[in-house]
Amino acid sequence: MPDASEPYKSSQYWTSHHNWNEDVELPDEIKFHDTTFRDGEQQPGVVFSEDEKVELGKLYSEMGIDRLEPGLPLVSDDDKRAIERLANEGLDADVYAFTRCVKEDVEVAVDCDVDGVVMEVPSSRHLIEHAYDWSYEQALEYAIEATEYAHEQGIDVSFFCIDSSRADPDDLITILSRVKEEGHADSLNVVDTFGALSPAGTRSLVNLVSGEFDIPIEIHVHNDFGLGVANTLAGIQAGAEIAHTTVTGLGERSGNANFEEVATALTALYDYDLNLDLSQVKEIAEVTSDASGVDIHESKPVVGQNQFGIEAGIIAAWWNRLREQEMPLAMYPYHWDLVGQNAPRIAIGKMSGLATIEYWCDRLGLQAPPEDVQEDILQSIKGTSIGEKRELSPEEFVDIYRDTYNPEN
Ligand SMILES: CC(=O)SCCNC(=O)CCNC(=O)[C@H](O)C(C)(C)COP(=O)(O)OP(=O)(O)OC[C@H]1O[C@@H](n2cnc3c(N)ncnc32)[C@H](O)[C@@H]1OP(=O)(O)O
Ligand SMILES: O=C(O)CCC(=O)C(=O)O
Repeated sequence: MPDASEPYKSSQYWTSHHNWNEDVELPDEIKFHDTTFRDGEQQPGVVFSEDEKVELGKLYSEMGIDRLEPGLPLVSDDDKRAIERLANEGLDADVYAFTRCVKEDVEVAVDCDVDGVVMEVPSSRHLIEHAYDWSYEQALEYAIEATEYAHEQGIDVSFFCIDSSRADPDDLITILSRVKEEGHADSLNVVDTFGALSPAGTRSLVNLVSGEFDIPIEIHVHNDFGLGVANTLAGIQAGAEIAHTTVTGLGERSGNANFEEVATALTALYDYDLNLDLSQVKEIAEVTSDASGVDIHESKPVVGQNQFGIEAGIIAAWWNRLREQEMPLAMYPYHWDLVGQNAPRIAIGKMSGLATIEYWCDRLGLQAPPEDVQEDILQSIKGTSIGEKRELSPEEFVDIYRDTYNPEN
């Protein structure tokens, strides 16, 4: 447990004290709404099978994700079956279907036994008039009628205004208040469809909406400027209680806010106690990646395979000393166990130093050579790595060691 006077430091993380220089207020409870199987699946080429949605959905729920949005039932019979199966699994997570403001969509969602719907309507006039060929009044009418209809069917309505971030603020507030008064909304989504917000802009927009309405606010953002996670955190800091995320950050264009990163950041940057088993995130990201067919980049925060990798000799020397003194967090912001990652490893390559040789000799039970021989081994490692343009395997290290040094002589 962190010391209350140093909330940025615990056995699991050591982040910056500067994060605590300003008062950061976070909601009492933060929930995760997973949209991997809906918005994530909108990434071109990604297809989750019915069984994959069900199996992964169960894992997400077991890990502690609060809500699943497995799709729009009308997209395919497979999706409808997946939604229905998940809704009837008795999961801890609630199951919501995505719908348009269309009665038929709601009827099919109700048939699937979902707990609620995320019901979308465009809110910016440029989309309403040019992309949908509707009038603003028509959009209002569809939204009021369909949200009221869904409420009458006894399911929750999470009302979702597409392009909230670029809608005229008066138009946005008008849609939200007319729907709340004449239709129905259990919660309101602040939606950055085109990833067009900055963190400050996100705070301002969430403040605008939460200043007008006393119901839960959800934050749904895209990652077009690489700010999906930052904007989700900014929205939460402004009072949004439900974060829409996708596992591995799947989604259209540059994806949605990445679940693993938002959850780890809340935990390690703000000492926030999420009701989640973070130690499962690496494995869950990997099985999701396998099912989606989209690889996890090696440098991806939290779950990338290089998150705890070291090649540079100076850093390898830090690791050798800090490991011996059991001070790993002196050189990492969080412990690998927090997120189910592999322990640090020292790669062998162009950037290696003498500490790399010390580390590998120790690991492989090889006698440490005298310093001049170590220097020869190091130059041979560097030369091979430069020639091959890659890191070397432990077997190649042993070959170089044996070619260069014979402890019998
Ligand atoms: C942005 C979105 O609308 S949803 C998010 C993106 N996700 C998807 O598109 C999911 C994948 N899509 C699909 O499988 C298909 O496009 C379907 C099943 C959703 C629709 O099938 P399509 O054959 O493309 O539908 P089609 O083009 O005939 O009609 C869409 C109708 O929905 C209407 N519609 C679209 N969005 C909404 C909305 N939010 N509220 C009310 N009506 C809407 C359109 O105005 C159009 O109405 P019209 O037939 O009176 O012109
Ligand atoms: O338009 C879409 O893709 C669906 C809505 C959505 O997910 C969004 O607006 O971000």
